[in-house]
Amino acid sequence: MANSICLLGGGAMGTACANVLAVEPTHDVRLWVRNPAYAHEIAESRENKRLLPGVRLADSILVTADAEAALKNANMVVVCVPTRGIRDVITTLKSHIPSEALLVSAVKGIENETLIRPSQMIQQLLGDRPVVAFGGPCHAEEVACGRPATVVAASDSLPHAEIVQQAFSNNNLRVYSNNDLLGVELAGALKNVIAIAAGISDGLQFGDNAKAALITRGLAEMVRFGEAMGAVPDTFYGLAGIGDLIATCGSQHSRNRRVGELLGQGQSLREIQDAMHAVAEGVFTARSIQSISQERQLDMPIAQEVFNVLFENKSPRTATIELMQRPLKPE
Ligand SMILES: NC(=O)c1ccc[n+]([C@@H]2O[C@H](COP(=O)([O-])OP(=O)(O)OC[C@H]3O[C@@H](n4cnc5c(N)ncnc54)[C@H](O)[C@@H]3O)[C@@H](O)[C@H]2O)c1
Ligand SMILES: O=P(O)(O)OC[C@H](O)CO
Repeated sequence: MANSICLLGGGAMGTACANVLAVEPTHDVRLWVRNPAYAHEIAESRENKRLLPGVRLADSILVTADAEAALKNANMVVVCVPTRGIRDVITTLKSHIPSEALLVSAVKGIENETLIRPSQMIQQLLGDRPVVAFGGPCHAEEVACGRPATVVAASDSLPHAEIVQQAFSNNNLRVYSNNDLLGVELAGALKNVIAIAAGISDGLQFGDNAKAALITRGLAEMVRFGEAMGAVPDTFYGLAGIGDLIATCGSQHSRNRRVGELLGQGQSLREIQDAMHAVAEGVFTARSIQSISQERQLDMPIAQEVFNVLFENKSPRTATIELMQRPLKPE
């Protein structure tokens, strides 16, 4: 079925989603980019040189900073900006977003100030409409050029998740539907924090055993956190949980893993962020997870040590030793 789909955000994810959708020729795909000069550059060169270099954008995609042109008659609007940008972007575009459009989030984070999830922010800003959130292993660099991937589309309203599932599925992308929106969004946010820990381990050259330990015990933390918040534990054993955790902790593409790797190699967070164009959501999410864990007295040792390294000036080696020296317990 033909859809008119607007992707909000000229970053790696917005650009990659546009290319994924353009495979299905009946979709009318628009990419809204905040900065007019940059929108023009992408539209002319057919490449997002800053955030997704080396990927040619399909000719059929309209790239524009003109909100009216991007959103006119759109029946699906996909939010692809970082958590910290959602309020700004939606507030700016609100009057152009059609009231009937299905709202979709590709965002993986938890807002620092309110501790709410992207779908909740979108609903706060646009009213109580169904929101569908993507989760699962989906590096923009790979899906943008048609390498096979599987993701989940989750919503409290399964029929809406299924609409997005149909629209995005093609020979290269297989989309599963899911009705645990809470679990899928929490899994996507949490895995970024664990990926920073995995990167720290890489930076310290700890090897494969340490990485496997972080993935496995990180997953245990994610499940513990999710259950406490009311999510379905099984969600964390699916694509949005273990699937994305494996991809992000192991990938050379991952910005979160890379931040951790550079921390492990001795750089400061300030140095890393100053040199990085792209957003590593886990840096911000680590704060939100820490606040929620403290409030609910949840035991999140890996996430806590990531927070300590990021914001409390703790050295990665000391954080590792303190993780290892915790009281022994059954698995
Ligand atoms: N890159 C991926 O592989 C990938 C995959 C799945 C999900 N995601 C998620 O998608 C979201 C966007 O990630 P991305 O990879 O496209 O990021 P990115 O860093 O590549 O691009 C972010 C885009 O948002 C804009 N932006 C940044 N801060 C903003 C702000 N405060 N207000 C308004 N706009 C702002 C930037 O100008 C840029 O166009 C994140 O939540 C990320 O976790 C990314
Ligand atoms: O590059 P990262 O670390 O933001 O991860 C991107 C995606 O979330 C992987 O699924």
